[in-house]
Amino acid sequence: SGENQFHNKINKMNYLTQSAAVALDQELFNEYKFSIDQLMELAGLSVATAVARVFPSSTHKSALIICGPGNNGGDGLVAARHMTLFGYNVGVYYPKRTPNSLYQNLLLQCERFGVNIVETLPPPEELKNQYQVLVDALFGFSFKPPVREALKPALDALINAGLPVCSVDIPSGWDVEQGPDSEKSLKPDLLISLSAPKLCAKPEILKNAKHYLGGRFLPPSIIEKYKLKLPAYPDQSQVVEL
Ligand SMILES: NC(=O)C1=CN([C@@H]2O[C@H](COP(=O)(O)OP(=O)(O)OC[C@H]3O[C@@H](n4cnc5c(N)ncnc54)[C@H](O)[C@@H]3O)[C@@H](O)[C@H]2O)[C@@H](O)CC1
Ligand SMILES: [K+]
Repeated sequence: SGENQFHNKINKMNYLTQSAAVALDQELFNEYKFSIDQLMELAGLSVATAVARVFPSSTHKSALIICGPGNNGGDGLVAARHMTLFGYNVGVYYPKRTPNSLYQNLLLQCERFGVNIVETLPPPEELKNQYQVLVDALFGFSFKPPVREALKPALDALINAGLPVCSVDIPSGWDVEQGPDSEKSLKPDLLISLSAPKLCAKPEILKNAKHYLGGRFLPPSIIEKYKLKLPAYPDQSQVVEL
């Protein structure tokens, strides 16, 4: 039955610690000679794909993507561009910009694709009038709680807007291994784990959120080395629902 298939999938999965996620990432760059642009493009494409599966543009036309200073934010900038191609009206809020050409180029591409770069975050009630879905690309697997003051308003907007939230790789503000630390923590509606799920994505922590795996770029030898047990992607799909 469907129920059994669900449990088989979950039982087959395993989860990365924060240090294993960092080590795996470094190995892709140092040993396999991937460039960050390559992996970020595939990560961002899979984020856009999963969002469109769960919150299609036909019902969730306007999306705001909240981007942080690291690579998680970069995934958000890539997803923003793909989401315009998938038919969304896209806004990006990117309060803490990293001054290097990778991020500058991604932002310029967003502008050229018609993404609205939002300079000031509207209050929660206005957010709810302007958008139908939020994408949380604030912090990924390098986050260490607690959230520093400067990015608190961005996290609070995700928590308080009353809109569906799609988190990229890690629900922002969560400890990568332990998950949320209070009742007031972010509760995403969808998590897109990239390359492999981290410990905070275990079903008993994630609870009712939908969970997709994306970032279909791991070489088989890495899957073996890190003893990853991942579900098979269907056909040529960029994402698989867990
Ligand atoms: N190997 C993979 O699977 C890949 C991962 N990618 C993405 O890269 C992410 C990891 O990126 P990074 O290592 O750049 O780091 P993150 O994007 O997780 O965050 C690091 C940034 O957040 C800031 N930060 C950390 N703790 C903070 C706190 N308490 N308060 C305020 N700011 C804080 C840091 O100063 C840094 O600027 C992944 O989660 C994923 O989204 C993809 O882009 C490409 C491939
Ligand atoms: K995130």
